[in-house]
Amino acid sequence: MKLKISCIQMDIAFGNPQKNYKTVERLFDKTSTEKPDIIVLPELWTTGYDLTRLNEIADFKAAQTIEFLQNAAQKYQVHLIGGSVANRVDKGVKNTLLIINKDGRLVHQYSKLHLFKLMDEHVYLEAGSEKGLFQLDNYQFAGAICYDIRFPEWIRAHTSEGAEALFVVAEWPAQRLSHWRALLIARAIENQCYVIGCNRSGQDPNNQFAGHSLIIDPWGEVIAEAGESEEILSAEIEMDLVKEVRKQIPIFADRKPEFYK
Ligand SMILES: O=C(O)CCC(=O)C(=O)O
Repeated sequence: MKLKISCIQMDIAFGNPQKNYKTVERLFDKTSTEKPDIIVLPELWTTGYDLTRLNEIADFKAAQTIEFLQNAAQKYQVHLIGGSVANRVDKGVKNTLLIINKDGRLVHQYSKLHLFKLMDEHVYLEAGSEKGLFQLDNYQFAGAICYDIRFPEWIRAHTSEGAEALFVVAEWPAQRLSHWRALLIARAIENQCYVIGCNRSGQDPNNQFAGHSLIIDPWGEVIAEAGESEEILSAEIEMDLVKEVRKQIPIFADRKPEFYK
């Protein structure tokens, strides 16, 4: 079965959730003409990396963003990998990926496990403790957030439980664009799964971001790649290809986990 995926590669207004909700409304409207099955948003799209003001601007229990995404999912009849949001919980703020199905149901929340010290995430954010596995249309998928892709064992923990596509939401800086491409392609090849990486564009006071959202097939072939500016990147993915590739080179059956400790 084919699924049409659209990544919303957007610029994010620094520390300005109201402006970012408006941008996403405009881009949902634009994307809807392509009638995708799944729309993906980038990391921390409501606030950007305005970490020092997170206590003021983070969304309490992600409630406002969840409601916003639920309304959009129902209006456009589309599943949402709703990017991640600064999610104020009882003890601090988490960077939480929201999965909403087209009926408007919150299917899963995954909070970033690996906090990125180079951007001070460990100072301002709490790490999550749950996995990123979820189901949409009876497919098993996984979600990961930005720096998580540097941990192949974390991604494998999801594909060894059946994930056939990995959705990565990111604010990946331009100076490490080559790592972004290489890591996403490697995760696709070694896990024989689709990898959909949705990055942001633009800049904030500290970083220029890479854009270059990518849709990669289970052979590691790039089937769509964005430029560096705002763009909606869309492609159809054929889910049957995952099983075909896994049958030809049966790496999951050939693993020797008893030697990997
Ligand atoms: O790993 C990297 O180089 C970038 C990671 C990052 O920007 C993030 O996790 O927000």
